[in-house]
Formats: sequence, C-alpha cells, structure tokens
Amino acid sequence: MATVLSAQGLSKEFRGFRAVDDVDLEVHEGGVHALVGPNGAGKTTLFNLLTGFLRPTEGRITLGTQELSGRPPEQIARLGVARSFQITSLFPQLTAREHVELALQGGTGLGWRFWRSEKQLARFGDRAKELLAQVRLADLAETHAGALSYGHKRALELALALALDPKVLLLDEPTAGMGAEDVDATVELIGRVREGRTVVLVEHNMNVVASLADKVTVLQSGRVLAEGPYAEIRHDPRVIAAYLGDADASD
Ligand SMILES: Nc1ncnc2c1ncn2[C@@H]1O[C@H](COP(=O)(O)OP(=O)(O)OP(=O)(O)O)[C@@H](O)[C@H]1O
Repeated sequence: MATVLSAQGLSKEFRGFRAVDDVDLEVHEGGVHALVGPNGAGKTTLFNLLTGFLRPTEGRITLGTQELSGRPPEQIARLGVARSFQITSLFPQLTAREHVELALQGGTGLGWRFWRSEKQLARFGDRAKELLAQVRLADLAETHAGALSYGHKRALELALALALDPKVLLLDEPTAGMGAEDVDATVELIGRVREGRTVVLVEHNMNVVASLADKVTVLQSGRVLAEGPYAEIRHDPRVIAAYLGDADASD
C-alpha cells in the first residue's frame, strides 16, 4: 500500500522534555490510521506536528514527495492535510451553512474573510449544502452554530475540514465528550467521509478504534510502542502493560 504521509525521526522537545521522541510514522493512502496511547503519551503533540501547529525539534514530515516540516498550518492545509476544527472556533451567530460557505471561500478554512459580500458567498451555496448533507446537517443548515447540540457542532467541524477537500483528514478525538448515541453516529459519519481519502485520528475510545482503524500506532512516553492492526495490538503484552492503571483502557 502506498504511503501518503510519513514522518522520520520526529521529535519535539519542550524545555528539554521530549514529548515526541524519534517517531517514524507511515500513513497508508486510503486507510484510517489511529494514534492511541495512555495519557501524556504524545498523541496531541504528534498531531500538532503533522498539521504544522508545532514545529519539530528534529525530524521530517512528508506528504508524497513534498516536505511539510517547517511549513505553517495554512500551507499544510492547502497542500492537502486538514484537521477538524475545534468547537471553540465556531461563531455562535453564524448559521451552519454560512460557516461552510466561509470555509469554502477561504480555501484553507483558516484565512476567512468576512468582507466578502453575500452574493459572492452564495456561489458556494450548493457545495455547502452537499457538505452539510454529507455530515447529516442538511436540516440544520440555517441554524445558528450557537444553537447546535454538541454532536452537531462536531459534525459541523467535520464539514469545515471537508470543505478543503483534503487528501489526509486529521481528527483529534472526534468522539471526546460524547454519549453512546453520538459516538455511534460519529463512527458512522467518519466511515462515510473516509471514502476517497486518508484519515488519521487520535482516539481514546477503543471501540471507535476497533470499528474504524486499519492501522494503529500506540505511543508511550513519546515513542512508538507498537504498531499494527487493532486485532493484533490489543493482545500485545507491552500495550496491555502501558494501559494498566490508565482509565482509558476500560473504554
Ligand atoms: N506546550 C507544552 N509545554 C510543555 N510540555 C508539554 C506541552 N505540550 C505537551 N507537553 C507534555 O508533553 C507530554 C505529551 O503530551 P500530549 O498532550 O501530546 O499527550 P497526549 O498523548 O495527547 O495526552 P492526552 O491523552 O492526555 O491528551 C505530556 O507530558 C505533556 O505534559
């Protein structure tokens, strides 16, 4: 299987502390790749390195033949590696449709320009509707983001990331804070939007990992502890030991 996104010898130090320590990663094209590990393992730091929100202390990140390390997040997004937005970046007074239209016209979703006229935005209307339908928000297109439920806000974030039509979609704990019903809906949603693209997700919920991931990388203390299909790594004694005493293991 072809590798689309990769990291070699990737490290990130915070004042001498190695949060990510010499990590090699190969993300296969068209797959769902989960990053898991106990609390403090370095998952979020690795995620932030891959999307340019942090600069590596050492190592390289490549997308196909393109070097990503050292580039700013908006450039990385434009090259095809997009992350789902955080709820905090939604604007309560804008509708779901307006959010998606702005993300479409921004190209990167990061450099949103509010001075564009209604008319200019309207040309993105059809595509915005399609994207909202993909994340099952068609009926809530005209609802203000502030009035959406938590699960619907997360679905809107996903639509904003999809607006960039990324080659690689990165999802940071897509089911965090959700009840069982929303978790099931989110798994179904990710299963659908993964078609034709590659997904990397940080996820604590092992049922979600089991349902979605083709490949799992287990991190511990910033290093890769184990890697492989979920069915294999779940029986790996090193992985079981790493999770012992960690509340997330019982998810
Ligand atoms: N900006 C920072 N400055 C200093 N230390 C940091 C910083 N960011 C993360 N760390 C440390 O790096 C380590 C890895 O953190 P990280 O958030 O990447 O882990 P994680 O696997 O995502 O954990 P969790 O599952 O709890 O979210 C932790 O010990 C954390 O305290």
